[in-house]
Amino acid sequence: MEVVGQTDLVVVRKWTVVIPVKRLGSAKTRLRGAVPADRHPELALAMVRDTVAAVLATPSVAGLVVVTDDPAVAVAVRRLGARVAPDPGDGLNGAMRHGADEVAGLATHRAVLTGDLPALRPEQLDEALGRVAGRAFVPDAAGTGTVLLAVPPGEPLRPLFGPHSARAHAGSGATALTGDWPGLRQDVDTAADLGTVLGLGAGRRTCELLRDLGLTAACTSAA
Ligand SMILES: Nc1nc2c(ncn2[C@@H]2O[C@H](COP(=O)(O)OP(=O)(O)OP(=O)(O)O)[C@@H](O)[C@H]2O)c(=O)[nH]1
Ligand SMILES: C=C(OP(=O)(O)O)C(=O)O
Repeated sequence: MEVVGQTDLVVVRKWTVVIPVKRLGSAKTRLRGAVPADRHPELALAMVRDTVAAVLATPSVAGLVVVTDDPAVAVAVRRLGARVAPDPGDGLNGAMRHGADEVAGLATHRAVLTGDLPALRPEQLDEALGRVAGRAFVPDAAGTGTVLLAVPPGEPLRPLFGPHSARAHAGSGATALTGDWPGLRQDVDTAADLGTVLGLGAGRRTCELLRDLGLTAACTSAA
């Protein structure tokens, strides 16, 4: 844990964030058709890069582990400052458990995030992490899924991502955190979600790709 002090501000960088990322060739199948097929992997990667950039710009975040077997994802996220861990090949929850409990380690504050949050803002993630006391999760914008699951030191992650994961996480005793965090809560599973993040202000990489494709006129985000 690193404490960065200034005269009137102390920032405690205590969270290790973990993001699992599928191989780009099989990623975001429900989003297929939103952009031409040959640009689909680029879109999936742009969303990962925007998510990673926002996480690494969050003051309370000490480090980021991306769990992936995709070589292009590994190169891109390392360039942004993340560490990369290999995917154990045990699905989404296995990748999260590996990153959080084995790579980051039980002794740290850990938070897992999905890699499809291109409108994520550091201040929203900071505020959400600041509200974590005990094992806690942030439901997605629809209220049924989960975008973030966090645990304090000593506690195993016990991720239950998948269909209706908000209910599963609440049922397993995790506290639901809700706040005015539209960028954090808006994951992108469908073309409609992509339209929503453009309205919120998608990150630079996602927005530039969509502008290149003529799907948006302007990029409002500076991130
Ligand atoms: N490392 C790893 N990441 C995964 C795996 N399955 C899903 N993910 C990641 O988990 C996050 C949330 O997954 P989803 O939103 O379901 O994304 P997805 O599986 O690409 O989307 P669909 O194909 O539409 O289901 C994304 O960052 C995915 O890349 C897996 O088996 N291993
Ligand atoms: C993996 C999840 O959802 P989705 O794939 O619908 O984003 C989840 O919310 O647990």
